[in-house]
Amino acid sequence: MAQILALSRSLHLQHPLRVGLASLYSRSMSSLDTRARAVFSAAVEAVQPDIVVRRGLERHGDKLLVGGQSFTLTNNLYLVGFGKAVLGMAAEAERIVGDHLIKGVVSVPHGIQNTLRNHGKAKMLLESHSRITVMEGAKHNLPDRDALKSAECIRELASGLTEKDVLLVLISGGGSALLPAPAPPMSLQEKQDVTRKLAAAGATIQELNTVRRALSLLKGGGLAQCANPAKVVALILSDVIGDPLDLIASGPTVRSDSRPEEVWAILDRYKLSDSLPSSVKEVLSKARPSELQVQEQPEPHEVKDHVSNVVIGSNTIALECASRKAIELGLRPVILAPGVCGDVRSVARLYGLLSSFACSPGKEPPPELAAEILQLGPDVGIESWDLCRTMNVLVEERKEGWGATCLLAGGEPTVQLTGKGRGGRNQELALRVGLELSGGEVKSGAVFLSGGTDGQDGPTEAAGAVTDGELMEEAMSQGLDIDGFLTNNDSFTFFSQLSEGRRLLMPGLTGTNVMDVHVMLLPPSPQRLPII
Ligand SMILES: Nc1ncnc2c1ncn2[C@@H]1O[C@H](COP(=O)(O)OP(=O)(O)OP(=O)(O)O)[C@@H](O)[C@H]1O
Ligand SMILES: O=C(O)[C@H](O)CO
Repeated sequence: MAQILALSRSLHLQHPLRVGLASLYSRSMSSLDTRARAVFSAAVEAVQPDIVVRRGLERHGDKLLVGGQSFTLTNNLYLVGFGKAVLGMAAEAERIVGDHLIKGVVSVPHGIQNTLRNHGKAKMLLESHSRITVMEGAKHNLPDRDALKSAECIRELASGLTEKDVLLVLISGGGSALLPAPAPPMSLQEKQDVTRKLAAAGATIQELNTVRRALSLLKGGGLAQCANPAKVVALILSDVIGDPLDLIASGPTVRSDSRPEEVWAILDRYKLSDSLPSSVKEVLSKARPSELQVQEQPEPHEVKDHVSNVVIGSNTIALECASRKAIELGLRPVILAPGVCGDVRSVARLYGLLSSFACSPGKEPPPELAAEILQLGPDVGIESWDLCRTMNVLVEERKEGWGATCLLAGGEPTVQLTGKGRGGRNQELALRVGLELSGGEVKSGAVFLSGGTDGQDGPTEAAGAVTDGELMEEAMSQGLDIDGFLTNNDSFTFFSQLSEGRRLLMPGLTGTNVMDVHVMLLPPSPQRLPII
């Protein structure tokens, strides 16, 4: 069948058979499309707030096992949390250890309870008799008065604990904005101005959170310090590449060891040092003494005296589960890397090259392709080792004729906004990869999906999109000019108009966030044509 399809496509048959083959072809494409979507869903499912909390908290009678440590529960449990996924995490934690819970406070995004209710996610809401107080704030992901109040309540709760108590801290992405505690004499407005200017100047999340830690009473280990001498167990859902404990939500339970010079270097880099308000300079001039007894330990668990930090959900975990789903669907999985970053143009080029590498005719892929792939590595945050390992799998696959391959990766590429359109980095990446796959002389039949695990790509209702080598023809036949949409960063409008939006990925709000997931399905060699 594959040979017949190859023949029909190369000869451009003007025959009824061609019509039949064309519909067969589009059915097989949609089969890969469906599988790519199923693999993405499995990735998201693996990091649902309730699932990650169940994975992290093991209960045996009055013993609680977490991060390799055992705690005895004697009605001595308190809970705090901050982040976009924390409400669902708190609901599950209360189901597991609610009988020993005295009190809790969570700081969650403005409007989240209504949004979850409207999306049929009641499981992520707390019961009416819950001991946990839900405080909403940080409209538009910016720290505000409401978030300040929530942070104050969390600080008060932590500060009143004794050595008999256990404080469970739930942390997820968005936690920095939801736990603002400006170090005096700085005001919230002054602190917010600094972080807003840094973000607008293009500072990375690592740079941003290094500065945030230095300006806060609770970040950079401040919360764990307040809770001393109670035992602190932090369950962390990571939204930062590499899962750095001290940077996720600015590490409120991880002692910050960044030096003041490091903070000044960042402010200098973005030309902000001279315009800082005197209150901010005053805070930065005082090195915050740290009485914390925690130190950096290798991931994923950090255990030192009274503080234990455990990563319970991450992009890596999502990719591993996606990979298991791929096997179930008859695909051979290979995980490229969980930390893809850099400009979407370079990332799209990489996927285009990998597809050509896997599908080029002949016994071996041309060595120039491998060289170009390796050259791109540093631009997209992928180690040569991971690229070589992935290419080896693709070569083996060609030689041994395994089934379709499912290439998986994750991370957070960036888009340089030049236009005023509606879109997101996932839709823009999918669009650019679609162009790459449409451009080659030999169409690989590959299908590419890029999606944000939170279900929302930029300020749009879609999480991402699914594309393939037919994209260009499809757009042209519908009078859509891809270049125009790209120049205006208008990927959402493009995909909404194309074929009635069938290529959009619309899972709705997922209630979790471990950055983005990329899935590229490569049909089996030697022909690399669509499979049925
Ligand atoms: N029109 C657009 N086209 C492409 N990308 C866009 C567009 N508008 C915004 N973006 C990108 O969307 C991102 C912001 O959206 P989003 O809130 O999904 O990401 P985020 O800041 O990483 O938040 P989260 O961690 O919750 O996913 C930025 O990277 C921004 O460059
Ligand atoms: O809250 C934050 O700081 C970001 O989401 C990174 O964790």
